[in-house]
Amino acid sequence: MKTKDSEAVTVKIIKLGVIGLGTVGSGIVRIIQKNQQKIRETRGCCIQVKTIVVADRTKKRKVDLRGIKLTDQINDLLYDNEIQIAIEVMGTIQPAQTYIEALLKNGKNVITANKDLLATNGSHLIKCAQQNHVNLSYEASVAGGIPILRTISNSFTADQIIEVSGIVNGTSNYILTQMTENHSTYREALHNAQALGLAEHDPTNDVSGKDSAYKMAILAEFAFGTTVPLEKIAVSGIEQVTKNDILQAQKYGYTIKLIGQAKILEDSLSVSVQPMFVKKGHPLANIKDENNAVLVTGASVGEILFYGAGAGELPTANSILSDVIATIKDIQLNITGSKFNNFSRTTNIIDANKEYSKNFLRRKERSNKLYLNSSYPIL
Ligand SMILES: NC(=O)C1=CN([C@@H]2O[C@H](COP(=O)(O)OP(=O)(O)OC[C@H]3O[C@@H](n4cnc5c(N)ncnc54)[C@H](OP(=O)(O)O)[C@@H]3O)[C@@H](O)[C@H]2O)C=CC1
Ligand SMILES: N[C@@H](CC=O)C(=O)O
Repeated sequence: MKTKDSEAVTVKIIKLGVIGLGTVGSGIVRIIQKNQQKIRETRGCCIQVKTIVVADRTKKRKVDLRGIKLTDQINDLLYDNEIQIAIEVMGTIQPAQTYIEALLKNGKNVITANKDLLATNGSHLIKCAQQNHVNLSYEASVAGGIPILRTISNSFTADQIIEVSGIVNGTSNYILTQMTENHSTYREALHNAQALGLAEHDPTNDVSGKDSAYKMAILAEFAFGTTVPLEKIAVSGIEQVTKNDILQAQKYGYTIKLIGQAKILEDSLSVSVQPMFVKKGHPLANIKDENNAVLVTGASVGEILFYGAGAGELPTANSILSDVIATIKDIQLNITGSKFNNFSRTTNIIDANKEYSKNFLRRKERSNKLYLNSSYPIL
């Protein structure tokens, strides 16, 4: 490569391997191709996608794959010593878990957007990364394009977080917005969310609240430094939200949103995901379509709202690439292997399901007066 003075300089090329070339994988390829120059100027090196592993090699692809090896063999990535960073964007728990574990053990830094896997088996994989002195990063696993995990990790260390709440599933927020503002049916709105690449391959977890629960567990890990067993999170989704619920909410000045909450009650942590009535004017009431928002309350700083695209090709790919850049920095400083989230505290976790069923009965009495058939809590 030539500089302005025609002086020959060698620019290091960091080679990446990617597993998955669907919505997010395609976004990664596109952004690297578009912003290579800026990355080189900022980090002093080039990023090159060398290999992409897919399920079906014969499928027609939407991105320019010149110079990239497309394969259906994980070993092409696993045993390639030139590849220092592997990105997993294939989704679901298996075989993703087996692949990630093998990659970590083979000395590769791994970046993933797989919240299902992190919320269920994250501690094991984090330990595996540390033992093998490599990074495991997952900024894109929560709230798509919003850089929330590293922000909590870096900017709230000296503060005491009291609550993290928000809208963390793009698909369900898109559906609720379309049902509220465009009078779409639930089915039509879900179909559009799938066509836009927002929904999971199987959208059950999006609408049942499970995807939000996974993300709240990861957020709680960062905010409160503790592991939350998924069975202690009270979860309900948007499948039961009717047009009548939405109309009733509007009549009384509310909108219905799927809200995740992780909060300290006395000395214990309670985590839940449920549809709630949100008063118009509340910061979360105006979050529309696939956008997400995370409201962090710190004892010192008060409330801070983080807002942006919660799903979709380019926003999610940008979060993945923020992890790539952070990992390159760690490689350059020879400090890979430190934990993405550095806390490890023991906190009592309330079984929110028990609280939820008690409150549900109380709410039902109150809401029957206020909202006829609707029994969602008010935020
Ligand atoms: N879509 C989004 O907005 C967001 C997604 N995520 C997460 O990112 C991940 C990817 O999501 P998304 O891009 O939407 O998913 P897609 O369904 O669009 O793509 C999945 C990709 O994985 C490949 N794949 C599936 N099984 C295998 C396998 N066994 N071996 C190799 N490749 C395989 C598929 O190959 P082929 O193309 O050949 O079928 C496909 O290219 C998921 O974990 C998701 O939860 C996180 C945040 C936002
Ligand atoms: N299906 C998810 C994608 C991002 O995590 C969502 O809709 O939020």
